[in-house]
Amino acid sequence: MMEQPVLEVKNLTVRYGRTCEYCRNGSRLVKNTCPHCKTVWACNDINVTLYEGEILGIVGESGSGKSTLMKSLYFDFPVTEGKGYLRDFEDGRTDIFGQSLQQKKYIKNHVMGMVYQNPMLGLRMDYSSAGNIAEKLIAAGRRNYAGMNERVGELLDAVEILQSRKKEPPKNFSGGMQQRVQISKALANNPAILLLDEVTTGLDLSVQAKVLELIRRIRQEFHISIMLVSHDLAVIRMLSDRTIVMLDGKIIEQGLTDQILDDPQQPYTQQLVHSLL
Ligand SMILES: Nc1ncnc2c1ncn2[C@@H]1O[C@H](COP(=O)(O)OP(=O)(O)OP(=O)(O)O)[C@@H](O)[C@H]1O
Repeated sequence: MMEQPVLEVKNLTVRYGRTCEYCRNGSRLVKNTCPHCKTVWACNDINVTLYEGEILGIVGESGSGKSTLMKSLYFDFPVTEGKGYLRDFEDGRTDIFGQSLQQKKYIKNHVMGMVYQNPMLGLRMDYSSAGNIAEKLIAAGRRNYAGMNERVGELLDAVEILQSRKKEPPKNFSGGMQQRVQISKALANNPAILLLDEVTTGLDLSVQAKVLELIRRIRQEFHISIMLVSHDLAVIRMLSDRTIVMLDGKIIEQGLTDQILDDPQQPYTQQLVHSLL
């Protein structure tokens, strides 16, 4: 029997604009935009499947729609069309995009964790780091102070932040440390899925390498499935088992990462791979 995916996204479309006769079915666009009505098809009929324990990389240039895909999965943006199913939400039988706000909050607190490129989107920069993590635990219904304190300690250990610094607010930390706090917060309630949106972009190379190493270790320790978006194929190469290549809101190529790197089929992917050499 085929393994049940932890996440399945079907025909996801995110559109800005009302469409016209010319672009109604999402074809005849110039890049991702209708030349007539100027509607932007940020994600255009995207299908994604994520399996347990894997790291799925999504690579593409700026504007290809990868952040829109991640953020709509985390309900930051509404989707125009499409369905999503989570193994850990009603056994994957119910579309997550059609849920109430309350159910979506449940999913965000229990099933998925998100780490943004910009830590200000994921953290309260003035709260203590421990407080940031505790907020997520409280959102999932935990109330016991001692239990929460212990969990905060475990999570800080997992991302290699000294517990002596837990009272400090993220605004005092370096970029790499802020991403570690975001990761620990995202992991707080043991979600099945971690969404990582350009989490190392903008960090110094040596800091970036350490955060990537941390992500690799977390996958092992937490047995978590990860979807990772990056414009940088080097990041994808380091971490992803499988890779999806996006261009102009569409998936143009996908496969095992080794296969994509060794034998890219599409000219755009070939160009990306050559830029690595
Ligand atoms: N509110 C909006 N109105 C119109 N177009 C939008 C809006 N938000 C995003 N877009 C467009 O959607 C497309 C996809 O953007 P998105 O941010 O997902 O790309 P990306 O691949 O993640 O790039 P980046 O790495 O720069 O964020 C872009 O063409 C962008 O201009």
